[in-house]
Amino acid sequence: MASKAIGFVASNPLGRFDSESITCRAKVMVSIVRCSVPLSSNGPSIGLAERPWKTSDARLVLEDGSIWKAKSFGASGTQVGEVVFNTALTGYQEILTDPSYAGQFVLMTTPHIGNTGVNLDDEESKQCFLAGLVIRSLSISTSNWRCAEPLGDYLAKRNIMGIYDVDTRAITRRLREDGSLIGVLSTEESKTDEELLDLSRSWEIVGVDLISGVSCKSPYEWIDKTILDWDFNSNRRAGETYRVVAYDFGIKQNILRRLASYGCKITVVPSTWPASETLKLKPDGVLFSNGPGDPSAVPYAVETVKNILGRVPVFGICMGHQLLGQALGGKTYKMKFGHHGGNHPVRNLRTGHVEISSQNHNYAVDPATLPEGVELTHVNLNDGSCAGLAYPAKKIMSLQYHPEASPGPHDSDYAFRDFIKLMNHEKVKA
Ligand SMILES: NC(=O)CC[C@H](N)C(=O)O
Repeated sequence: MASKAIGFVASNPLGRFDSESITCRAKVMVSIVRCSVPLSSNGPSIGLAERPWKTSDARLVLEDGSIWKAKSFGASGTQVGEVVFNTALTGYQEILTDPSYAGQFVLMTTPHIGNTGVNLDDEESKQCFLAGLVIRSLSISTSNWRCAEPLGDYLAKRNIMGIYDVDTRAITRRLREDGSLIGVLSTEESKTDEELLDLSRSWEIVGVDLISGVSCKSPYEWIDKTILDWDFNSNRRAGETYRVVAYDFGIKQNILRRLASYGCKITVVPSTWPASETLKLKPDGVLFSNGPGDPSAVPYAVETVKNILGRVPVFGICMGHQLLGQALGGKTYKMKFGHHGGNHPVRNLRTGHVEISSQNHNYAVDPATLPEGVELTHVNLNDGSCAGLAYPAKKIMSLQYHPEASPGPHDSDYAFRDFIKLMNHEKVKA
């Protein structure tokens, strides 16, 4: 993996943006930017007004020794992280605010990013926890009826680094061939290539507890449902019929909105919340959320899951699914480059239906290591990996991917209804 010599500078096939020859066209485009920035935006648009005259001012140094010159936007400085590529065509704001990307640079394979700016509705959490954003082309204008500010301003305020005008296809091919790579992004000229390379090679993401940095600090109640115009499935008149405790390992808000829309009254609790306290609340069900990093690095969370299993119906999503797998005695492993995107085909083995799903994970459960009685319910059709589990005797269901989408297709939304059915089954028995 680290065989390539340092000093390789990636070519920029569309380097024409540096050329003087487009100066006139660019001036016209910059005036469009100024007009389209909403009145609510304070101050000048960071990074946008300088382009396309801007020359490369950032380097992405990968642990394999390759160096990629790029132009910066958002925050400046030096940041280390794991580079992953995301194939979603839309939804960059939901991706930026998905806490499961903590410690990672998200490289979007879709080349044109930023054209709709950012809005007030599409946040999946209050913060951006990712290490940075890597894109091919940063939209020079922003146009959307919901737009509250341009992407560059938004990232700068949240101290998140972004780069553009970098060959994202070439980096993606490298990640697909060699597997995930650690990288360092820097706008600091004083740092040598060797220093950045050393930093990338001395940094680790495997075995690190990233959940504790993103989980809430104390419990809170959640009431917001999916906005009526966008809801299509749930019976919104259901009221708050089911009491659910949701463990926040880095929870995406759309999981909470979907549960609320399906009739759940939800208490969100921190990752370290004791199982005994959860059970005292007498929940109808417990949700184990998505979250960043290595599921093997959080044994305390596996212990909590173990202490809840079999007592009440549970639903695990992504990290929650991986923790359930470990709590059942199974093993998780790191995938070559993971699944990140909104176009992953999954077969539901119970119905035979194929769902196009939203995914974001680097780890997976090895189903061969699970005890008898655990049923493989979903399979990722790209690589045959485990995408869902059930253990009816212990009232468990889990998905490796994202039924809440956000961003992505809604094919798997029925999973929330299945969780309601699981809880209802127990309620009726009681
Ligand atoms: N979205 C998630 O919950 C990610 C799960 C885990 N951190 C992984 O990368 O596999």
